[in-house]
Amino acid sequence: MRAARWSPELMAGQPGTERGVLRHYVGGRFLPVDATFPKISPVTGRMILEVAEGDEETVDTAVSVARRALHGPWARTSPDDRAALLRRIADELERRHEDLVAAEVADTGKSVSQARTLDVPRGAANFRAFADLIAGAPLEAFQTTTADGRRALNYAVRRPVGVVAVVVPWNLPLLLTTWKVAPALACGNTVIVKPSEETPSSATVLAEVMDRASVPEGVFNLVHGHGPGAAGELLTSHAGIDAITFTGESGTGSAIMRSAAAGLKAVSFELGGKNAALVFADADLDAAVAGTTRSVFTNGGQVCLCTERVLVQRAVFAEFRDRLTDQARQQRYGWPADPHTQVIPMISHGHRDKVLSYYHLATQEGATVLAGGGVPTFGDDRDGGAYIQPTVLAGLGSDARVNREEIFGPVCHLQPFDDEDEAVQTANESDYGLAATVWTSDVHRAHRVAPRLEAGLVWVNSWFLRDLRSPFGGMKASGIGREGGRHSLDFYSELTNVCVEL
Ligand SMILES: O=C(O)C(=O)/C=C/C=C/O
Repeated sequence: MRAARWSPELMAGQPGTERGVLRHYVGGRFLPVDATFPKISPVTGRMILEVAEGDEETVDTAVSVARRALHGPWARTSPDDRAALLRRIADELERRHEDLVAAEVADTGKSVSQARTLDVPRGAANFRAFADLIAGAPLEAFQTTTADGRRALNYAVRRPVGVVAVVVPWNLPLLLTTWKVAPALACGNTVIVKPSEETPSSATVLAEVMDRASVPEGVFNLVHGHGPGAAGELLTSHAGIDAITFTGESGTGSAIMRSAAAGLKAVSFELGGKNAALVFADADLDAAVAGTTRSVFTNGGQVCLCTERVLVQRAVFAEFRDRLTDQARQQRYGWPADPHTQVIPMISHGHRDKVLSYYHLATQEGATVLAGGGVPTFGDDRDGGAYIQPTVLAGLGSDARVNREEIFGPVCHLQPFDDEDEAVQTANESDYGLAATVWTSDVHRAHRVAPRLEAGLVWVNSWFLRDLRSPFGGMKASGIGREGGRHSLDFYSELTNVCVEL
């Protein structure tokens, strides 16, 4: 298999770029480039690509072609037609597998092995999941005899919501973009994708995939943009948008909600988290240590589902603490293309500074640093990147800022608890409510504890194990709504209930 190496040369010659510049894709074509912004490698700190900067005119054009497409041939497609198209897109994503791996790795510095096993396969999987769902989607229907003896048949039909803004973050770019675009298209909507300015590459390859799969023009649109007041904000506040789906920080979520309020736009938010792991004394400690190492350090801790608070029953606290600390110290550094690499850089120097500021805050708050706590030195180009040490902290209470605020890096804080109630209460002491893990060998305890946790997602003796039909999302500051299975169909479609008197 061709080694993954991302460079403008690789992108050059693909329709998505011009002179190594990533382009917008609007109305079925890649637009000529004028203003651009740089894409910096998180591995070396060097500029690797230029990206077209979307302005008001770009966004306006995208919204109008997307609206026009809503009423073109696309409107006359059946669920089966759209399922067939989603399957073609999945096939084309699989054909571009290595380019997508290279794109994700270049943009994020994540390991090739993770991109090959987690990020990129989920692209095709998301499209296949929603193709299956929409092809066999039953209609909701009831037969009624009312109290006054009248009889009726009620059935509900789905129609698309309309033009959907898809705003996605930089941590799992392809996974999250396809997680939203697939159901949106399945339900007959048209979309405008605004990827993070940090991760423009896989979205551009996705546009090439759409082009190659002959998605009708205007159905899928891609607009790049950089920073506040740019394409992202222009898109989510645009009068021509009917619904907004966003994954990212809670603060950005509430800003989007404010701009959506005027037009009463439907919003689907998957936001931040401060996820807890509950490790009971009766857990299989090997599994709990391995699983928590994964849930803390995967993708450099840059996954909304990652664990940042580890609550351990007192009887096994010392052993678990020492074993997790060893795992943190043994995390392997390496270049992204090295299949054994586990430590990846933060997405940018700015984000690394944020994570590092929490490492310093933790010591100011009185924490013990059991592993990491700083920045590694390589003695090569990676010293120009945004690397940071995997870190394990202990010694603080639930009220510490390090235990309340999302850090979004390769770091966790360990805290002991005595009994089940204390574990649940401590886990629930959070403004967030996204994900949790429960490690126990007592099946009754698992079923007792999981539903008591104020989280949208609870994994028992596992983490990030996904059935794409199950409800996915968070409560409290972690989000609004659920994605996955029919929950996505409900967000990406309007229902019309038809009542016929019999
Ligand atoms: O696994 C999923 O479907 C998903 O949405 C993951 C989200 C992770 C966010 O950081």
